[in-house]
Amino acid sequence: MKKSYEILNDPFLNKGTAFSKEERAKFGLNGLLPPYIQTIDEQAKQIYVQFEKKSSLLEKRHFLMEIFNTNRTLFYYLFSEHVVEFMPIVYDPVIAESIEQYSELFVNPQNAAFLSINEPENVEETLKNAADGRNIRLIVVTDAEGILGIGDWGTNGVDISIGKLMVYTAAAGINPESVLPVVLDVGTNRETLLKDPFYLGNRHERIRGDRYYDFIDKFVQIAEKLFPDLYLHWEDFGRSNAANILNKYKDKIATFNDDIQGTGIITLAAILGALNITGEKLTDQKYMCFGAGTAGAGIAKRVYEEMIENGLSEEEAYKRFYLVDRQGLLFDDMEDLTPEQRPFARKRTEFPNSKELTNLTAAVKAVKPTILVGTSTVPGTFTKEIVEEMASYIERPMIFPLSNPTKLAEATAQDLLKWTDGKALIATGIPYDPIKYNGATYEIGQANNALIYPGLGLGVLASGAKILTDKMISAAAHSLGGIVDVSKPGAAVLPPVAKLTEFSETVALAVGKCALEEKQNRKPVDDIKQAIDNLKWKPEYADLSF
Ligand SMILES: NC(=O)c1ccc[n+]([C@@H]2O[C@H](COP(=O)([O-])OP(=O)(O)OC[C@H]3O[C@@H](n4cnc5c(N)ncnc54)[C@H](O)[C@@H]3O)[C@@H](O)[C@H]2O)c1
Ligand SMILES: O=C(O)C[C@H](O)C(=O)O
Ligand SMILES: [Mn+2]
Repeated sequence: MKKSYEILNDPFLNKGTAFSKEERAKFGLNGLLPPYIQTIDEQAKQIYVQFEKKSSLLEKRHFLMEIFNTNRTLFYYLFSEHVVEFMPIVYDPVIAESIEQYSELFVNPQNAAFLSINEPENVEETLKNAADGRNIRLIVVTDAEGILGIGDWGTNGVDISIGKLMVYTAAAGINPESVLPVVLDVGTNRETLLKDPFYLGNRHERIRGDRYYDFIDKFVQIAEKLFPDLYLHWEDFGRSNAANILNKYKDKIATFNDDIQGTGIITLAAILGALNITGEKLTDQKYMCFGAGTAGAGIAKRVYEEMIENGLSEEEAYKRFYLVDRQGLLFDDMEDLTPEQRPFARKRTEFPNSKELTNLTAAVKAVKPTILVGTSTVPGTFTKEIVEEMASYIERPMIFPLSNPTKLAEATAQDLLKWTDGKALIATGIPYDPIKYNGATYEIGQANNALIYPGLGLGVLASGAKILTDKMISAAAHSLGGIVDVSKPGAAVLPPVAKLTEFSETVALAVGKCALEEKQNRKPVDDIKQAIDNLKWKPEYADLSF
């Protein structure tokens, strides 16, 4: 049994001023806390008053992280009461600032596992130490080469693993004791970090090739051995590794790449939501992706699979897609295409002016897409000219600037509404408050994978699925339909973050059911709804007095 300071310093057990008289006596806490005993609600109210006094968002984040560091239950209690307000602070976009300054602002390792490529022999010991006897069911791991759209942040990227896990708990009730954030420090190519005296990571360039993949494999093997019921979530790997890693493991273990699959699901859900508003068919759409990297190609693949489900042949389906990257519209004679881009590349013979289609404006004019999705990391690239062009040939263009954080978005929602006279069907990566335009109020859907991965994970964990199948992924995308009242003017294409906890359960149920239908469950599950309820953790203090 832990006693006095050991229990006060354990964020999973600590209750601070909420320890009862009996608990104080039992755990040697008498006199170690002020005498008044608070309820969790009193604690939360008091902390929220302090929180409101912080002037900058980053300060607010750090204040909340102090609570996280010392008392997980209280942190999640507070989070659950202020989901809409806390999401952008705890998670995207403020998390980007926190990652950039991670080493400078470091105070607490937050129960993460830091694995160094220079010490592969320590992987097992580190994972054991970090788990500290807990039954780990969910790991979020990053190597931080492609943090959001801000690139390579080395060890600082551990914050994205921590942040993604916080959303799992807040949205889907994943028990915080069952999760482990991991960073694989394989070096960094960011010069400023390598020269920064405060940088806390390995000071060398990124290791690539066999040594890198061996290290990944070692991590996977040991994690699977130590934690047999594990669901492994990959986050923010670089374009040259993300898909390779997913393809290597996706048919062998329960695993998920958020940027490829999570973004694919939420963006397809947003498209389905938009089609619900217009009454159009998916198979009639022309899809253009701007920035065909990890997320861009992942989304295209998911929408392509949906077109196939809707009855198109592979050939017909590929014809609906146009990928634009640094080179402009991607053609099949280009030698530098990624394996994920190649099947979508077009033939030059389709366009008399193919040589001129080297930028987005020219590509939009030539193709006339009905859907434009931005995952380019290049801000302001959905220009007035492009957006007005789209509005000239289609009544309700779907325009989704998805690059994060705020400073990298391809356009703002306000501009998109203004340039299309309120006609654009919009989804953005970062959250927006409702926008008033021309007397109407527009709700803006947030196509951020955070709206899907918590429920998806809960469904996988509750069903005990061996792998995450394509059908389960498709079920997740379809499960968000019907939540938004599309008859309302200014309706959003996705349900609001305010309903995150409710629809995470909807997603979990759809995914869990599908896993059982596909016989992917490791053990028998009688009632998936019950299994989901049983797994859900609530931010309430357990009575430790007996
Ligand atoms: N909303 C979401 O849920 C979500 C999910 C994942 C990624 N994203 C965002 O998408 C962006 C990309 O992330 P990623 O992981 O795919 O990165 P990535 O590096 O794999 O892909 C970016 C792609 O954009 C291309 N690109 C860069 N500059 C360009 C230019 N000037 N013109 C055309 N293409 C250009 C790159 O060549 C690359 O193919 C990031 O900003 C990220 O935050 C959003
Ligand atoms: O982290 C986010 O906000 C979404 C996404 O995973 C990203 O990389 O941008
Ligand atoms: Mn990501």
